Amino acid sequence: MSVLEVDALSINFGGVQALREVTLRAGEWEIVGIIGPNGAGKTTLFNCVTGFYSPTSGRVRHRGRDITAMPVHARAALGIGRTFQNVGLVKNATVLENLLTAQHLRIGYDPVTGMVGGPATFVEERGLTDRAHQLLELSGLAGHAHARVADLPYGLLKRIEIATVLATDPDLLLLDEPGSGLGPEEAHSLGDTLLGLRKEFGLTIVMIDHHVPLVTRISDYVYCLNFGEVLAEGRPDVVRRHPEVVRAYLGEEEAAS
Ligand SMILES: Nc1ncnc2c1ncn2[C@@H]1O[C@H](COP(=O)(O)OP(=O)(O)OP(=O)(O)O)[C@@H](O)[C@H]1O
Repeated sequence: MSVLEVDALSINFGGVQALREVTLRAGEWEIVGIIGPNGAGKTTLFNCVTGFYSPTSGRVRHRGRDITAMPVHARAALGIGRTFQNVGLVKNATVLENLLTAQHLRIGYDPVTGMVGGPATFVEERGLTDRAHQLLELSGLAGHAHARVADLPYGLLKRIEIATVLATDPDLLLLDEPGSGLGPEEAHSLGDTLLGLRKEFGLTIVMIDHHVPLVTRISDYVYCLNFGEVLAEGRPDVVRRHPEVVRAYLGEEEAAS
């Protein structure tokens, strides 16, 4: 069974058809890349999957369950985690505080007793802190736990955001341009981190990015959107060299790189 299934999804904004009959699958442990020109509908697709937008037609399923009409918070509770194009962190707090806040929001925190979780699942605060440190380590952020987010370079913020979403324990991670603003080495290293996180947590990752070498290297399967439609899909190297993808998006040079 697929972790995420999007079936014939369409959405209109006034006269603009942002998505037209888009069908996409992401299986257990898979990394699925989404590429395509600006305005192709990539972020709109994430907004439909996470419940920020209601599609005009089509269905969204998580592990076989139809979630098309489910509110945003309920989808998050099911295990759909997401990062945004613009980093959404509490800049004045430390990296660790950002992660702990996300954990508390996920499982409930009683400020009087200092306990988290429901009565049957009380977990010591210590356990959460240990887990947060483990996530920081696996996200390539060891040593930055007590740094204020505002004092850290942009290249690390994307990683902190990913670690913060992982603190909510998702099984499906939607990443909106994690490689944007990163140089080739930083993007390569982020790719290694994502492969490691997938292996450690058995995650399914769907990743939008314009950083084609990153997408091609770590994705199992790639979709290219253009004007709200799936222009091409398949193995990364096949999609990268697809004549329509080269024409509409990549150009000869990038396709060959
Ligand atoms: N809330 C909205 N209201 C009106 N139009 C919208 C809305 N959200 C998206 N659109 C339109 O839908 C189309 C797809 O936008 P979207 O942001 O999904 O593209 P994208 O592929 O993510 O682009 P980029 O790579 O630049 O982030 C665009 O024409 C955009 O203007």
